[in-house]
Amino acid sequence: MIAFDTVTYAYGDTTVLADVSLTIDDGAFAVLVGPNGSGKSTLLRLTNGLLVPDSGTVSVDGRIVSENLVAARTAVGMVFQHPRDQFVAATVGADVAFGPENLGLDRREIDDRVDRALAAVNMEGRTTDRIDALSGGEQARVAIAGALAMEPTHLVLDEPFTGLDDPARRSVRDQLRTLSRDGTSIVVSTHTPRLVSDQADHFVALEDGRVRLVDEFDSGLKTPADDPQDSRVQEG
Ligand SMILES: Nc1ncnc2c1ncn2[C@@H]1O[C@H](COP(=O)(O)OP(=O)(O)OP(=O)(O)O)[C@@H](O)[C@H]1O
Repeated sequence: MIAFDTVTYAYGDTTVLADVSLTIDDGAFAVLVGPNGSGKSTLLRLTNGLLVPDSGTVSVDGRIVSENLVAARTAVGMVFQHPRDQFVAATVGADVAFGPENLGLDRREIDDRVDRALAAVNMEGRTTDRIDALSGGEQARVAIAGALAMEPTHLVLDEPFTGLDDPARRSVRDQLRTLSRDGTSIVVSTHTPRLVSDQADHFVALEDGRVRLVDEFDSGLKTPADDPQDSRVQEG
């Protein structure tokens, strides 16, 4: 379980999250929505200790994140908004292997994890492909594979559909659905909640530093209007 308990976070004088309390159960599929600048990325980065609350606590599987960074980063796989920013190697296989290598696993286990992670995103056999030669959708899937190779219990993705065309969005969406069905909890921030509304257990709406948890897809949820799908959402 990922739990926020009265979490406040500010950048300088600007408070982005104010007394946020929220739990995301194991195996849940949670969708985080909110206007531009509402704090979605900030909230996600608190889940694995990239940011530390000014007050309150964030815990993962019962452990306070800031006190157990290794445990949190093992349990929470993070996929950043721009996949290119998170690649560390030139080829698919080397990049996906990077995390498990840092866990000090033996070579065979690393290779097995890379194979499983690439299979989970329909990229099996692509280990020698150069990342800079992949399409945006393929890069997004490799970024997810990199997180999966750590075998996290929770997968947190920051706007994984941004910049993808419709087939690539659907492909990434389908991978998330499969992972969710296999028991991984998913927390995904998106400007296009309609894309994942069928599989979401709940929506977390972020506005003015506060969260509102809703179980049903709510046409009143505020999302940025920079995407045609979102305009429809805002208009209900
Ligand atoms: N490193 C930083 N320093 C100062 N202010 C920041 C920093 N990062 C984010 N902010 C500000 O904090 C607020 C929340 O940013 P955040 O990126 O969490 O929002 P978001 O909901 O993810 O936005 P978007 O939908 O545009 O990606 C914004 O006003 C942003 O300008």
